[in-house]
Amino acid sequence: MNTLTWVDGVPDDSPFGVHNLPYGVFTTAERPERRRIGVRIGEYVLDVAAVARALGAPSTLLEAPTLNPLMAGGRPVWLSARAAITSWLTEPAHRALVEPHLAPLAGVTLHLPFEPADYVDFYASEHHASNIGGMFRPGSPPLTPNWKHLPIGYHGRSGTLVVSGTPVTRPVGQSKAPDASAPGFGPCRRLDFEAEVGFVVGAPSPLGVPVPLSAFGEHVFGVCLVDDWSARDLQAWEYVPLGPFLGKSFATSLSPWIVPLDALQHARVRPPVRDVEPLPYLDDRDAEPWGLDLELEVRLNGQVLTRPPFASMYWTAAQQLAHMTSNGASLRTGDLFASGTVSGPERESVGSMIEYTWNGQDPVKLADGAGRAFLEDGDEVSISATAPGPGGIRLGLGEVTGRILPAVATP
Ligand SMILES: O=C(O)/C=C/C(=O)CC(=O)CC(=O)O
Ligand SMILES: [Ca+2]
Ligand SMILES: [Mg+2]
Repeated sequence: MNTLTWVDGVPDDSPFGVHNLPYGVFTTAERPERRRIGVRIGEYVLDVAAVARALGAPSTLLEAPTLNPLMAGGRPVWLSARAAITSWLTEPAHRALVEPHLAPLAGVTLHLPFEPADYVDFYASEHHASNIGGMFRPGSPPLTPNWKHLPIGYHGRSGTLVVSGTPVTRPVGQSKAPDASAPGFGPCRRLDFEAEVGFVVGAPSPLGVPVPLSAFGEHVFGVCLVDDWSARDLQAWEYVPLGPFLGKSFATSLSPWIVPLDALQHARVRPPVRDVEPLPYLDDRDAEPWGLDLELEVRLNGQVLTRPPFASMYWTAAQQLAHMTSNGASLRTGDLFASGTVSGPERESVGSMIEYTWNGQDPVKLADGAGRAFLEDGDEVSISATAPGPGGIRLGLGEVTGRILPAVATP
């Protein structure tokens, strides 16, 4: 059935129908230098600035080569843009004017949709933190004493955020095996992925003014998927005591579509019951919950490896935002914070390879009979996700994918 939009080939239950309308930035083969904002509908991308122009209402926010000006506009602007685009795609009266500005997705190139400002990565899955903690710190309790009192995070490298499809060169660096007498330098031998959900800040906040839990929806523009590529051997040697550094800064991949937070209202769920009472600025027990029932899927070389459940995350994105501004740190348009690896309780629901193979001891069995303890050159990892939408339909978050290239030779 196709009753919601006049666009051909977009059934009412399409993951990219009118209830989703994610934003991206694209170029065409004819104009490879001209980046424009696109909204995805089915297997098409709508050039929204061109439509606004055709309607005689050109918009400086939509004319931009990144989403940043639109994101900076704040929620009233996001809602009116979304309402206008919805009417363009649903009202038959608009069809003649809008249809020429739809381009088949297959013919466009998608780019990083926003200019990143700061990048923070959290550590919010209790299953992941327990699994990793046990592997990195054997003999100590897997969760550190602070874990259930605050959402732990670290500042990542925003300059190496890349769009899905960008090849990932195997990093080189310093590492030391536990039984080695001295560190060495060379290509990473324990390369991993991490399946995460990213939250993109639109509206900034002033220095010195914390953002409370209740203001989450006023600041966060939308959601994407993140692959936090991780060099486990580099990480294990370098991270004490300041946390991840070069083991995670060589590349972090983002899906090209930013799903508006307003499209995810049906995905909101209560987070798991917490067994430690949070401090007041993190206490969401009486608030509208910001858990999100997203279902992720991780594929390795096309084969489904795991299905991580985002609803199982201990800390919500609203708590993460409240925590990262609780000291008065300001927000900038383009700030990205990632959830941390999304891992459920079972082997089939973890969000990283080090968990799936239990530190490489129990390799993945690939369809061609080969085994994988960690990623090899040529391997491709894809992470996709869906979310509940209205009327039982599922919205698509798209996909983030990357293929591993061999390390660049080192002296
Ligand atoms: O426990 C540690 O020392 C480190 C854990 C991580 O790998 C950090 C990270 O990226 C957090 C996450 O994705 O959940
Ligand atoms: Ca991570
Ligand atoms: Mg990274």
